[in-house]
Amino acid sequence: MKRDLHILDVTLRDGSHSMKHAFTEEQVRQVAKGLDQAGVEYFEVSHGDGLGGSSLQYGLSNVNELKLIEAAAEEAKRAKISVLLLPGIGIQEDLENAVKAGAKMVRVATHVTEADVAKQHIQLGRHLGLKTVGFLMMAHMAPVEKLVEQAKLFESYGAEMIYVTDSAGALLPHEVKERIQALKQSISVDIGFHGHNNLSLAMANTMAAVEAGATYIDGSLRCLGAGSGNTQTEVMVAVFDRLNYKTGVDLYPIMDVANHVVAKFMPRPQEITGSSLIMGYSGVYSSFLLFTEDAAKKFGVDERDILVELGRMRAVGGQEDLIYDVARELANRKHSVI
Ligand SMILES: C[C@H](O)CC(=O)C(=O)O
Ligand SMILES: [Mn+2]
Repeated sequence: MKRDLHILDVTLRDGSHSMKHAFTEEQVRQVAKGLDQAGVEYFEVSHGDGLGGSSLQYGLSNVNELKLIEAAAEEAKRAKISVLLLPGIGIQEDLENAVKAGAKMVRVATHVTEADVAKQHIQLGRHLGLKTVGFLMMAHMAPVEKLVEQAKLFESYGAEMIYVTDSAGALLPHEVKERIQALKQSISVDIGFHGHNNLSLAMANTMAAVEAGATYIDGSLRCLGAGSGNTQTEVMVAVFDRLNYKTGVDLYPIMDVANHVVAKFMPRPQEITGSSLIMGYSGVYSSFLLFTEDAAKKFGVDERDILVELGRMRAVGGQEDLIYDVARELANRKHSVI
C-alpha cells in the first residue's frame, strides 16, 4: 500500500529506558507480533542507548539485544527492524551482528552539533544495504542554522533520511515547525521527527512536524519511553487517520497490542511527573530520569534541583555520571548551610 506517512515504533528501544533495559524475549516477541499484524512498517529494537549500550554507565540489559533483535525478526513477517547506533557506544561489529540478526534499518544518532563523528557509521550502514538514517538528538540545543548544517553533513555522508529528535521533550510546536521547514528547504532526503512528552506536547509537535513536511514519525505504545515517554503510537494512528493521512496501520489491532500486551508489563504509567516536566522545562535528556530519581534518593536532594542544574550546565547524553556529581554537590551545599 502507498503510505503518506511512515510510522516507526520505538517501544522496544526507547521503551527499554523505562523498563531499565529488562525486556524479556517473550515480551519482545508479543510486541513485535502485534506491531507487525497491525501494519506498522518499521519498529526499533535495541538497548535504549542503542547497540552496545548495555553497560554500567547506561544500564545493563537483562537479555542480549542481539537475541531480542533475532526474536523480533522472527515475528515480523512484513515489518522491518531498525536499530539505533550511537557512534562509540556501538561499534562496527555491533552493526554487522545486528544485520545478521535481522536489522534492515540503522539510525545513527549523534548530539545535534556532532554529526561529523558519524561519517563512517553512515557509510557502513549503506555498505551493509541498510536504510540509513541520521538522527540529530537534543535538537532544542542548537539554533536552526546549526541543525541545518549538521543535517547537510549527514546527507553528504550518504544518510537517506534525517531525524529531528526532541530528546528532552523541550521543543514547542512552532519550534518544531521552523526546524522541519528549514530542513525541507535545505536537504533533499526524507525528514523524520521523534518526540518526547515531557511538556505534554509530543502529539502536537508530531502534527507540527508533519504539517511542515516530515514524512517519518516515531511513536511508542502507551508512550513507553524515556522521561514521560514518546508520542503515543496508537493515538498517532487515530489522529492521522482523522486528518486523512494513510499510515497503513490499523487502529483496533494497534490499540490491542498497546493495551493487552504493553500495558500489562509497564513498570508504571507514563505520566508527566514533577521530574519529567522539569526535563522538558529545563531541556534535560529524557533518559536521565531514572538515574536522577536514584541520585536524589541516594543524596537526599530534590530531583527537580538536580535537573534544573543539569539543564543550566547543558549536560548531554553520555554524561549520566554528572547526575551523581550534581546530586552530591547539592547535598554538600545543603549540609554546609544547616
Ligand atoms: C539514546 C537516546 O535515547 C535516543 C533517543 O531516543 C532520544 O535522544 O530521544
Ligand atoms: Mn527518545
